[in-house]
This record gives sequence, structure tokens and C-alpha cells, in this order.
Amino acid sequence: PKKDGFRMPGEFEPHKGVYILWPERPDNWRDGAKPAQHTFVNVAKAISEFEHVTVGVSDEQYANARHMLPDEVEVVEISNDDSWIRDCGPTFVVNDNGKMRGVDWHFNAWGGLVDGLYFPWDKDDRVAQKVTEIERTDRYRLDDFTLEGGSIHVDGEGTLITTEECLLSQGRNPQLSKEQIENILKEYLNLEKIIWLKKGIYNDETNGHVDNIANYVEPGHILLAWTDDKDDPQYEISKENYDILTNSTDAKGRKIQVDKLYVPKPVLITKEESEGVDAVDGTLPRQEGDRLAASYVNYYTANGGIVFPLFGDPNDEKAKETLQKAYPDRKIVGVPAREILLGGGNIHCITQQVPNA
Ligand SMILES: NCCCCCC(N)=O
Repeated sequence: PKKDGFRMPGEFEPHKGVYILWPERPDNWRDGAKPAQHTFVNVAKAISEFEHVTVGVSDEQYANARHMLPDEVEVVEISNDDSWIRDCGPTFVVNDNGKMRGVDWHFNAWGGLVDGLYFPWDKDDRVAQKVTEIERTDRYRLDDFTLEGGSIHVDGEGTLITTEECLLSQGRNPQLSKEQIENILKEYLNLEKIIWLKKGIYNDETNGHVDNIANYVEPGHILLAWTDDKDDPQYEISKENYDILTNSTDAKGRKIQVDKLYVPKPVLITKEESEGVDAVDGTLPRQEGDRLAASYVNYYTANGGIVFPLFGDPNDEKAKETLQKAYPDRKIVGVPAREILLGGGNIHCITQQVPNA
């Protein structure tokens, strides 16, 4: 934080490694989470080509996770209520002397008792502390400020992008004004400017996390989820954000270059997929025909690589080309990710990087 000289680095800055949590709850992951576990293994393998991967898993699933994951992936026991470490893990901040600390925001399953996705969430809310203990860093704990890491992106130079849809929603910090929320983010992440987008991807169950609609490639350069189909509700959402971004300047006074990352055709839950998910009172149901928040923007930026979701859509190839153009010095790797999307997120949501302080 500002007073201690720590800042949140951009995801494109060097990493020491990354954390992933193992999926298992059958009321969010179909067929006992087996398809999701295979996909998480593929994501872990893809990232481990670029940086060290640590997977946290419950004791019940420890032997299975250890068996399914390649040897180079480290497997440790971290209890959890579900596997979204982007959102319940620590946000690491670094200072100029190579020191690192973890910001441990309060987590409430994306809206708590207002519009949260499951109950309870106490194990998730302890994940950040456990990861900072493993990483042997100090920790800033905020008991009374709810934030998911997937709802923010920074350029590492004083600018943060987020969405009003999420941070101003009633289930996060209804007791705080927009300005009070801004000041907490500026203090803990050492920021000068916050650019507020309006909404996230259409029908995104996280209340429109920014990590599904816009990401920083580097300071002054953003990729935005886009469609040319004016009949798709996504068009108005993306257009509104495009106008905000192209009319903003960042903390350094730069105009922002906004490149378009075209979304796949709408992805709908099939009957078979819906029937594989346990119906549990209090957990968001997965119903046939529901439109999922599919977006290539939900990719992970690793050391020298980009790992992005594939949807079996004609735009998969177009997304790879757009990403390669944006990241000429990184290897672009696609991983079929429909199984993660069926759980409500994607590759960025299941990762949490540890910066190389
Ligand atoms: N069902 C929970 C989905 C969480 C998605 C996470 C993210 N950062 O968007």
C-alpha cells in the first residue's frame, strides 16, 4: 500500500509462479467435477511450460489430484468451497526493494446473501491467508471490504480498470460510496486513477467481472471483448465500454489503445450438461439453454506465454491471431475450456499469480 511503498504489478510483469485450486463440488461442476478436473490438468500443464504451478486441493481429493497432475506441478492441501483462486486468493503487491506482501480482501461468494452463488464461503475466505503463509509474505487483511481479484486489472503504473456492475453491486460493499471504494483500492494497490467501465460480459454470474471483458496487455493498451452483431446484447455493453476507454487517459496521462477480441457465438448449456450438475438449494442452478459468459479475454498471462480458452468456435483461431499480435514476444497456447465456462468462469478466474518481487 501507498503508505508502505507497495504496488500491484501488471499481470504481464515477471512471475515467481501461479496458484490453482482443484474443482470438486458436484453442485457447480457436472459429473462429479471429473470433466472439469481434466480441463484444470490441461490448464496446469499449459502454464507449467512457462512458470511454476502450485495446485491447492482438499485432503479428500489430494491423492487423485496428485495422480492426475504432472510431476512438475506442486500439489498442496488448501481447503476451499470452490476453485476460484483469482477471486478468493491474495492480491500480491511488491515494493522496489524486492519485498512482496499479500492483500487479503474479504470474500463472500460473489455477493453474499444478496446474490451470492453458494453458501457458506468461509473456507474460500481463508485461502488468501494460507497462500501468503506458504509464500512467507506479510499480509494486509480487510475484514470489511469485499473484493474478488477477477473484478480488477491494473497496468502496474497507477491505473486500475473495473466495472460498476460488480464493485457497486449491492452484495459487495453497500455501506461504501463509489469514492470510498476508489480510495481503498488506491491505498492498498498504490493507484492514481481508476477507470470505471459499466458492465461486464452479458449474463456473467459474477456481476460482470472486468477479467472477462477487458484486460491490460501493457500500460496504455487494452484488449476488449467485442462483437459486431448489433442484435446481441453484448454489442451495447462492449460499445459503451469502448467509448469510455477511448475517451479516458490513464494515470500517466496516456490515451488508451483499445483492440477488439471478438467473442465466440453464444454458448448455451446443453440438456446433458445441465443434468450432470447436482441441484442443491442455495447454489446457482445450471439450466439447459442458459447462456454462459464466454469470452477469450479470460486468458492468463504467464512468463513468456498466454494461455487462453478455446470454445470450439470459428473465432478460436481469430482470437489466437489477435492475441499473438498483441503479445508478439509470448507463445500463445489455447486450451479447450468449455468445462470451466460451465462452472461460471474461465482460465483467468482459476489462476492467481505470484509476482517475482
Ligand atoms: N461460479 C463462480 C464463477 C467465478 C468466476 C470467476 C471470475 N474471476 O470471473
